[in-house]
Amino acid sequence: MQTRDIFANISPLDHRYSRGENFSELSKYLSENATIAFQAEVELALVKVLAKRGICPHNAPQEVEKAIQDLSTEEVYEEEAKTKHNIRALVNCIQKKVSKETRPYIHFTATSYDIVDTANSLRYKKTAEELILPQLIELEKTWLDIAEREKDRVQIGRTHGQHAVPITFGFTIAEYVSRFGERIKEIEAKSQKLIGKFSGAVGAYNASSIFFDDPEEFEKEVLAELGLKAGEHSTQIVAPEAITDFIHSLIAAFGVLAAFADDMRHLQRSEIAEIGEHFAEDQVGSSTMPHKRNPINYENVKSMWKAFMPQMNTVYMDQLSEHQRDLSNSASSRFIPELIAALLSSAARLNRVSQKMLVDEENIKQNFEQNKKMIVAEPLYILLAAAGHPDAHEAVRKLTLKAQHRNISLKDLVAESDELKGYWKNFNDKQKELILNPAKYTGIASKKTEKIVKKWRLEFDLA
Ligand SMILES: O=C(O)C[C@H](Nc1ncnc2c1ncn2[C@@H]1O[C@H](COP(=O)(O)O)[C@@H](O)[C@H]1O)C(=O)O
Repeated sequence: MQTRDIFANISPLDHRYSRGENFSELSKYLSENATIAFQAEVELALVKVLAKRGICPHNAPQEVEKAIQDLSTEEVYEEEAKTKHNIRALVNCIQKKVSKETRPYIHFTATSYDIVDTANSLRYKKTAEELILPQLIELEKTWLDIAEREKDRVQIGRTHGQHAVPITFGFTIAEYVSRFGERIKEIEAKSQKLIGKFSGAVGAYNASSIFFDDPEEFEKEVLAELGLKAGEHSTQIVAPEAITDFIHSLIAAFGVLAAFADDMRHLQRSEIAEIGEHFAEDQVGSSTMPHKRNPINYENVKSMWKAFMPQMNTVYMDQLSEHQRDLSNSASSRFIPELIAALLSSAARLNRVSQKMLVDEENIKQNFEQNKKMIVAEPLYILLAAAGHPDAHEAVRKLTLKAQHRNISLKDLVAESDELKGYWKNFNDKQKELILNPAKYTGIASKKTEKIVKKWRLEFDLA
């Protein structure tokens, strides 16, 4: 048996980024073999309906089924070298393998894009159901587990890279659980809206209406064989908005992965060091600095997103097709499988690295302690205002300058101030505790995390 020389491929997705994944699974949906297999399945669906309607021989579907089982991609490409037309090449190859009685009914009344667009909708819908959604839900589960485990671990919240007010690490992760959960649902919804067509060369059912009084019903029957529906209107091609929305749903999910990767990468900075990527015994951080432990996986995900996110522009450009169609969306749309493979590769990578995420309790605590004295400025000013201070924000702002200058806590400064002491006396114990113990000032971060975790566990049946 000939072994597959993966390094002879050009795309890094083949030789580098799909190796850890189940390549044959990806290939089943995303390879050129898959492209042709799905197109052949559409040709078969056509013959099935023709047979049901008594138009072609009753055993034609069995013949076509057998023919497409025997069909190889090489064969179709060899034929295309002659025809210079890929779908006519596919049709010719199937026709060569069936009886002369069945032959005329291969591709009967169809135009190429009845086959190509329908096949693509079918394969992307199946890819979503069978490959994309299960894999993304696996990652969601990993994040759910982390969020739940870390829901009470106090962490400093950061805005503009500066310490803000406290949250919990679980809450940090819950953001991604929620954003990613919503994206997964969107992918599911948009994949279900992918549509097919069987309306002929310009979408007016010109050829099929020669034979059928009800060409739209005929189209419906062919598409139903594949579990698809037709759109309200088509030209030679399916109206492109359904695939545009589907790809957008994938790229928006990819954006959430990149945002997570970027956030986690920053938490790995030497000066922050709140989390770490698991580092294997033999792993090398730097070719020259042996001490380095680089966030290579998070950086890789961001890099992959940068490579594939701009494909959205191409998808938008593919919305334009001259009159009833031109072929300028053909080559460009052949790269969509790569985008899906890249998304899945990044999701699988993040799942692996998230499962082994090292959370440095000490550093999270130390970073929090660093500014502990200051971060109560917000509750202090709000409590002072609520107690009737006419200019609480300004008073506390000045206090923070003093606190920085003298390196003492805001609470101690309040105790020194005759004016502020009076207000302090009016705070109740719970309010005082927020100022004395800033770790309590996490709002409902922990509860909100619990709520989000509960919701998405239920949504994806991950209890
Ligand atoms: O049913 C039809 O075929 C109708 C015909 N339009 C076409 N529809 C679909 N495919 C067509 C069409 N024309 C060419 N081709 C063939 O498409 C292939 C394009 O190859 P590539 O640019 O690599 O994606 C490449 O193999 C092309 O030969 C029309 O005249 O309207």
